Amino acid sequence: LIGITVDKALDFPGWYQQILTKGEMLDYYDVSGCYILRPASYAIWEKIQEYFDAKIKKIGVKNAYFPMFVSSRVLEKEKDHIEGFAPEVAWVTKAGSSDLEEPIAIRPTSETVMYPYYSKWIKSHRDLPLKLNQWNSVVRWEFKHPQPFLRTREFLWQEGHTVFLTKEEAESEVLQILDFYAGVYEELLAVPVVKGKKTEKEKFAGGEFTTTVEGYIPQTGRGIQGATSHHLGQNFSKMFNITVENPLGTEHPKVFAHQNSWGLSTRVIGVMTMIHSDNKGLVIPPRVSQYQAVVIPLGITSKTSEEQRKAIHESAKKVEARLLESGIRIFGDYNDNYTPGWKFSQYELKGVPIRIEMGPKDIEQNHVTVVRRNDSKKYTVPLDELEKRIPEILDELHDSLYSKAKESFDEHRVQVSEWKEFVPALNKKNVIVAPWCGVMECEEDIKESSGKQDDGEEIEVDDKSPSMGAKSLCIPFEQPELKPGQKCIKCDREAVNFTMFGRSY
Ligand SMILES: O=C1CCCN[C@@H]1CCCn1cnc2cc(F)c(F)cc2c1=O
Ligand SMILES: [Mg+2]
Repeated sequence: LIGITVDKALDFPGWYQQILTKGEMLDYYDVSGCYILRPASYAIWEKIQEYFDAKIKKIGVKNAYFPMFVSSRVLEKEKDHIEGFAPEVAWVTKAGSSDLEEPIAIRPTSETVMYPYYSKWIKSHRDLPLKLNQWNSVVRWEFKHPQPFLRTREFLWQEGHTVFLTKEEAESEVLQILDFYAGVYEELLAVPVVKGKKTEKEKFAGGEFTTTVEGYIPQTGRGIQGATSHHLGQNFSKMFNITVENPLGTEHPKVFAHQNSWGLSTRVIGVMTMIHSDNKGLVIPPRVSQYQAVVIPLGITSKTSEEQRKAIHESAKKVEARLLESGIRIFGDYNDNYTPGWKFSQYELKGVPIRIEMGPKDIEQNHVTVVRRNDSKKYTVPLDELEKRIPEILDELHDSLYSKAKESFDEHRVQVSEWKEFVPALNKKNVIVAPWCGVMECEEDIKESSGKQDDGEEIEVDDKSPSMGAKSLCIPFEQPELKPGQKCIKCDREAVNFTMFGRSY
């Protein structure tokens, strides 16, 4: 495995592909838009699952598994909002050489699979709240250029589907789940996100409102949707007849339930990689990395005596054993056929958060030398402080990754109130927080006027395409002060809020 031969700043798509393949995170597959998740990335997904699963279980969500196949009769039940998605639905039409009577869809999401059973299982208000989640994969046959992790035809995700007696309970859960999503990004992946609400145009059409965590990719200056938590209201309970008898009296004997649905996918791995990795290869945040540390013995050359070599290996193995014992995901590389320098670049390529060097000098002075992957910062750690200092160094590494990404996002999130400044700001790799009227036509106008007509076939891979217009990313929960009489950034109407706009994935 040789190093990365493409510069992140010069050829971002080429760089992204190389660090994923050379970092052994992913491999390309012969069905377009599909990829193989190798152990290094699958281990990251497992860490995300562990964290998120524990949080949702604490609020009473249970995991379940529903079939991946949806009959066309059932899928078409959600006709109104499905039609927009119809082109993406993948169908099974044959088994062996014989055609199926009725084509069967592969789930692109599981509302139509689950909700008929919600209707069957939920009779009394005592059956509420019902909160189920699936860890599964879904298929969406997108035609836009695929991008590893960011846009794939099959992806792993979790989809939560919850049912409540009252709107209030549902609405508070939407925000609780959004906080968990922000935690996945900020606490686990060291990625800063902006929380907010989608506009009417960008929300999930089948729901009442959509809340979202939005990320930012500095290299392309684009926003990226990180995860969504929707309040569905009673739209789906009316469609699928999910009702309970009214516990509050008889004037309305039947109450349609209030629902939420929420999802986070393996896209998070792409976001994390694009933000933290560099020209030496992957940089993996320590809390999700398959291995957090690698021990590398130093000072062994062809001239080293056998007992000296043994002594160095022994002390390195002791350090490895102690840290393994204390819960650090660590391994040692004792293969003397490779030089330390070769090993350093190998583990930089794979993004191992810290390397622990152990040579004759270190042994003499009873310490190890620790080097951080993200910025090569060096630490000297006395042997008797290992178990205390290594976790601290890993946390410091996480924090330094986060603050660097946060600084970049904050610097490129600019407030603009005059239209003439909008496109210039966009072309400086910014996302824009602007006073806005909230009118959909105006949102369309902003998109058109801030780039050439986006023909939907936008080759997002090349970040040089100024032709892409700015979409609304979210209405941030954190709202700057609206001046009385403040006008919309684009039209003459009064502004009703500040909305974040940007080119996006
Ligand atoms: O986004 C989520 C979170 C997890 C549960 N589902 C919601 C809404 C998904 C919105 N959506 C998104 N994409 C879709 C693609 C399709 F081909 C299709 F038939 C339906 C959909 C579709 O409903
Ligand atoms: Mg889509």
